[in-house]
Amino acid sequence: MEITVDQMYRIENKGHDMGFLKKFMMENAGAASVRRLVDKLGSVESKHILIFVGLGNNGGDGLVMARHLAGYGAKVTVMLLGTPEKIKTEESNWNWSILQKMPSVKLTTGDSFNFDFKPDVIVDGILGTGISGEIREPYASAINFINEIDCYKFAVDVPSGLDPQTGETANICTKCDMTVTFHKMKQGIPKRKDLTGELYVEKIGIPPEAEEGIL
Ligand SMILES: NC(=O)C1=CN([C@@H]2O[C@H](COP(=O)(O)OP(=O)(O)OC[C@H]3O[C@@H](n4cnc5c(N)ncnc54)[C@H](O)[C@@H]3O)[C@@H](O)[C@H]2O)[C@@H](O)CC1
Ligand SMILES: [K+]
Repeated sequence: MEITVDQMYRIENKGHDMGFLKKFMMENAGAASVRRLVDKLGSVESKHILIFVGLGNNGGDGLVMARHLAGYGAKVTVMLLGTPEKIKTEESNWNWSILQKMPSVKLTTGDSFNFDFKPDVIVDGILGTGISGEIREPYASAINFINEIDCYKFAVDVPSGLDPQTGETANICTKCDMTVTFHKMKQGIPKRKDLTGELYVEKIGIPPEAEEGIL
């Protein structure tokens, strides 16, 4: 069953109000994404993984992935597209603060993409269901950077720039090898397999009762 983006937000909020907090949804989303990635690649040990994160909760999922991937022995670099004070939600902030205590994960911020390594994998945690309008900077430059580099690309929830409701793209959009979306498929995503690559839906622990009155 495919759902709308609006239904997803309402289910998320109802689950949160039931006490299954958004930080737990985020944890499960990031953990499920890493399991898919590790299943695909076999091992990520010693692989250079570059994770682009936006300031919303799509970025928060990317921050969770960073912690899990470090646990699998990957060399993880997080590129936060903005400054830490601008991270928008409590759950993303919480995950950022954990990473600040983890020297095994390199944290970078800003809009200059000069890395001293060639990534084996890029994780796109820039924009998810919160996208609106044409892509603004520094997200646009990050999306262009991702599209120009030759490596395995993983999209968190939806390739950034793709509207998960309509399947239409903004001025630019990442082209990925794998996309993992959460809870249930959003209507626009499967229309664009050319951008998502392999596409999966993962449950993230939201009680089915949170759908009552919404689906
Ligand atoms: N809905 C759910 O149940 C869950 C959602 N999660 C994640 O949360 C994401 C949604 O998080 P948010 O609602 O914070 O939204 P996003 O993280 O998609 O991004 C919203 C932010 O991006 C900025 N933005 C929007 N359009 C832009 C544009 N065109 N150019 C530049 N900046 C733009 C906005 O200022 C806003 O702060 C999902 O995609 C998913 O990855 C997960 O944490 C798990 C649970
Ligand atoms: K994304």
